[in-house]
Amino acid sequence: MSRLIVISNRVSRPSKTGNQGGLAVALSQALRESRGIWVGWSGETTDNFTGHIGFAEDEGVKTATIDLEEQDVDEYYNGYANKTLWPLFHFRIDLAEYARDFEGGYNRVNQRFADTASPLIEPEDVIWVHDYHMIPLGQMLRDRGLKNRMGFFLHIPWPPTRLLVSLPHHTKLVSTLFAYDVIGFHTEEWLESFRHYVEKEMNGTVDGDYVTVGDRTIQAVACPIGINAQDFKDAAISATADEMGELVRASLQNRTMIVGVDRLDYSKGLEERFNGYGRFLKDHPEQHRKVVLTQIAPPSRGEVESYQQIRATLDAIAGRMNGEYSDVDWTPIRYVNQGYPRDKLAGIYRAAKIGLVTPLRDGMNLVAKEYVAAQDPADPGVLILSRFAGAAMQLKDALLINPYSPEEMSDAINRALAMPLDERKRRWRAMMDSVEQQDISWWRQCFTGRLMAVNRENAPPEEAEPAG
Ligand SMILES: O=P(O)(O)OC[C@H]1O[C@H](O[C@H]2O[C@H](CO)[C@@H](O)[C@H](O)[C@H]2O)[C@H](O)[C@@H](O)[C@@H]1O
Ligand SMILES: O=c1ccn([C@@H]2O[C@H](COP(=O)(O)OP(=O)(O)O)[C@@H](O)[C@H]2O)c(=O)[nH]1
Repeated sequence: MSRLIVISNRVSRPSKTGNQGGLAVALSQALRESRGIWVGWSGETTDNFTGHIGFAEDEGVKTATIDLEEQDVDEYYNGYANKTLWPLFHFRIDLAEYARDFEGGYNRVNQRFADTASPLIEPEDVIWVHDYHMIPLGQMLRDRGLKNRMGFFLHIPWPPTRLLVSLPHHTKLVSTLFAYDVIGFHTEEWLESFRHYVEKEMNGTVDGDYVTVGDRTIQAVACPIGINAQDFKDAAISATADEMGELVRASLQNRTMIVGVDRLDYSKGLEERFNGYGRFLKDHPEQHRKVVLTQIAPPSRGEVESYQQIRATLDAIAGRMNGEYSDVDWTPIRYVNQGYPRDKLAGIYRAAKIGLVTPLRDGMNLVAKEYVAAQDPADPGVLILSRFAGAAMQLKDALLINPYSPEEMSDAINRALAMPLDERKRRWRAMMDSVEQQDISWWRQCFTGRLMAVNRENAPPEEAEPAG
């Protein structure tokens, strides 16, 4: 079996407590099985970049990480990745910043990752690069002479061509994707947008899964990521989840809980969610004191100004709404800026009669699937889901809404509160079938199956041996 080499910005080292996310568990399992290595950033900074690789092995998973300089983190992670690509790829060109320093830092750090990874890679290894932090890495590895099978997975949306062309040097960046053999997206929509860009801006051609630009043909596929459904079902009936559920229910005093769980990110539509809930409170005074919205929102990317702004905006809206509607014994919004481990989260999801997942754009959104998996089959809650989340392509039995419309959100909350048990069960069953069938192992197989099957002749031609 070929070794798998995973390369991503964040590296999650398995621990005995098992508190890794689903993606990390799936990758760890593949790495364990193939005796592979996970390469990425340690999350630490150093005064001067040394290239020192920190090796570790935890629970049978080998990791190789490097520290970055503060300037690297500023220009690469906070800069090009999260001030330029993230907003642009989430359709927010109003928030995207274009600076040469960011692009320079992004390329420099990708070169650092290429320098780190290339000596660790053997000819038969299969390389899987993840996400927008590392688009040009494959090309940089090819430049170092690697001929391995190489795949890239984008976890965020691919933007429409008309938006992507606002990125300086967009064609140069996209052309680096043709160094990979297979590239993956979560949905057909993101894949379609990629194909459109290649045809319109790169004079490329599309033939089924094959996309050609110049003399390079690669496969571009849609493989929607899933969760470890069984694990989440189990977590939802664990002692920790039960305790958490009890704690929450006791505090609710027979009120109905609506839950939202998101990184504090403008793409998650939290401002619009609060406004939609505000609209519901305005439209339905009869529901006052009967419902509570618990919004869990651990802060994210706090060094980026747009994230500081959304945090300040949400503080203000939550404060204003609670001021306007609260009574001495009722607060309509519980706004919580801390994160919870999976078991506790599962208990919170199960205690909520409505899961409110309303991103403005989202590559997938695993929270939507986790909410479904955590429900009690005998009395499941209702998922209200933005039609702009990748997850909406699979979870068609959610109440699908436009997150920009407070009225639609208000109506959906009202409908969910009144939904009869048999309809709730029917919708939940259909969603759960999808969550269970297209789970995290299915996703891994969907992508790596393609990658492993790549004919090595797909690799760029060997350099001709010098004559004589
Ligand atoms: O690493 P951070 O900057 O703290 O951000 C966390 C992750 O956010 C993004 O997640 C995406 O991947 C999910 C799994 O495929 C998907 O469900 C979601 O829609 C995406 O937003 C980001 O793409 C990851 O690289 C980050 O680690
Ligand atoms: O307090 C929290 C909030 C979120 N999450 C996890 O973070 C992930 C968020 O993934 P999603 O795809 O919804 O969005 P992303 O943050 O990756 O954009 C999910 O697995 C959540 O269970 C968590 O473990 N604790």
